[in-house]
Amino acid sequence: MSGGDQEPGRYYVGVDVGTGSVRAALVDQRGVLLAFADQPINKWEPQFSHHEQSSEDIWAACCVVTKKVVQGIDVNQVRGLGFDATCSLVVLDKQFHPLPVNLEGDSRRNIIMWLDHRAVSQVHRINETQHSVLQYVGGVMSVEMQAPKLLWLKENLRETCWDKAGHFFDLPDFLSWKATGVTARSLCSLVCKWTYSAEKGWDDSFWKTIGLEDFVADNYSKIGNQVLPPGASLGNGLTPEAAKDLGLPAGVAVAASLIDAHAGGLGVIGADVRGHGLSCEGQPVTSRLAVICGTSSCHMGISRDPIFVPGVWGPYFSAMVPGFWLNEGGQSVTGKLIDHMVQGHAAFPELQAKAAARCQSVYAYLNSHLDLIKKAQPVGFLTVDLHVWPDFHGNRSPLADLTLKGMVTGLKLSQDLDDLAILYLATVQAIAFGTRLIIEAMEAAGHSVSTLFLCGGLSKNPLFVQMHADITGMPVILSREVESVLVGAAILGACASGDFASVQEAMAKMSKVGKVVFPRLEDKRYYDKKYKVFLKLVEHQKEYAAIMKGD
Ligand SMILES: Nc1ncnc2c1ncn2[C@@H]1O[C@H](COP(=O)(O)OP(=O)(O)O)[C@@H](O)[C@H]1O
Ligand SMILES: O=C(CO)[C@H](O)[C@H](O)COP(=O)(O)O
Repeated sequence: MSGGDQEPGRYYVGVDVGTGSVRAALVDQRGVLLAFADQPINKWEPQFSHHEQSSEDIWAACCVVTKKVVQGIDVNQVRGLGFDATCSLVVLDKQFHPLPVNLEGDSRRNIIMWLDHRAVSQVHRINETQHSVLQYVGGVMSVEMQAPKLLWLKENLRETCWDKAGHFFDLPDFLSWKATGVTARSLCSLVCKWTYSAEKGWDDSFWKTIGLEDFVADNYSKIGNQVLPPGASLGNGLTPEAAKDLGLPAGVAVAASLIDAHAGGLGVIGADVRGHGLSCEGQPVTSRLAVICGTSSCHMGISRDPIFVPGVWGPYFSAMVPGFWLNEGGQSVTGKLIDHMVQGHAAFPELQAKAAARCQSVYAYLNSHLDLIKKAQPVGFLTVDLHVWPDFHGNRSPLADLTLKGMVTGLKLSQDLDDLAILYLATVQAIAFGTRLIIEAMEAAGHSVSTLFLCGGLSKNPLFVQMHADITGMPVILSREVESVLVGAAILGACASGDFASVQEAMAKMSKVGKVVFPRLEDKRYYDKKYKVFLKLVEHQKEYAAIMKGD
């Protein structure tokens, strides 16, 4: 049946594997989140820029959270299950056992995480080829994509990993395989991270040119030669073994997965905005930009025709909303950067103690502290002489330059809580200026954005949301369900169950507007000046590098 909402008691489970934790939700046909659970996951950083995880650890966490959210309901009412995850690389041998991705030979650590930057030399060589597939990743391949990581494995772990490997999965596809035994890959992961074309398939010449001709020789069996659209139902659904692990009945429909940012996009971008006084009411869905803000931020804009934006990933066909092209801007560290700045400050122990005494998160405490010290002026004006460039882990978009570093100007000798709060504010603002730069690049290439839809952990921070509105000058929509990435994953499960005729129909029925935050237009002049300084920072950083390179 189509349109699902006439049927009571039909549930979907969404599972979202982020960088720091795994979350699950039980969601109904109207997109209401009925139960939520989360569980932290292990991360290893054996060397600087090497970031690893364990697929067994992640699957075990998926099982814990799924069992929790279905507790107390009749599990036969669960109609579908959808996974999303970070775009990390999972390596298994021919018998599907984990293989080590590290020099230590620790096979528990069989995932190279998305933010791992070990393959710098490899991505440099890939970009030097100027192969035509690079047009579809903004002109420059990112070190965070899979091709450079695969080449690194071949060049560095030939015997212990590469020669033994039987299956290389994007993490979202690993999860759907684990649940169903089906090795088909999602169009989303292959198009966005592996250079696959929705229209033309794999490009043999690319893999041959970069030295990974092995994949061509075996008809891509190790990286995927069966590809399905996100939300398509996989095989016979949950296998008996996976069903036991997850606490669900065997045979429940399981969807082809999405990368986490893309699930967030599905969870928010299709909402009915009528009645909120928004300019995007009556405008096409292509005027909406979904910004998924967690450890990183991803800026998802869709279009009817392909738009080539230098330094912005894509255009990717049907990788998020079927039938639409997707451009994906991004900032590699945002939540992680805020945590880094706050936790590294001398006043952090004092902040922790004071926040704990008030039973608040450190961010809620910092926000109220900023309100105290701002006096009569708007809070954002506290950073008139403190400016941050946020690329502590390189620039993903639109400069696509992994050599860029973070910058702070305006430091003083004091190290008290006021200092920490203002540095935190300047960091949040820098991230919002980064979003403005990405939007300007997308608009210069042909996008026309009027409204931001924010979700992810950082969207729970009111200061982060207000700064995005003020600095971009656009209204920010927050969904009714804070955990909108999980709604996106549940939409996949709902599509796989057959309860909705299309992803678009499920999006329209399951994503809902919660709160709208409007920009303080009276502060525009101040932010325009700060934006000028922001752009100068990177210009100067490039000058410093040129000076140091010269004789
Ligand atoms: N309630 C909150 N207030 C402020 N920041 C938050 C809150 N919850 C999470 N965050 C921030 O969001 C980031 C993590 O977001 P999340 O979506 O959980 O990440 P991921 O999907 O990468 O695991 C962290 O850096 C954290 O500081
Ligand atoms: O590259 C990405 C999406 O294309 C994401 O940044 C990556 O998957 C990490 O996501 P998160 O910040 O939610 O952990």
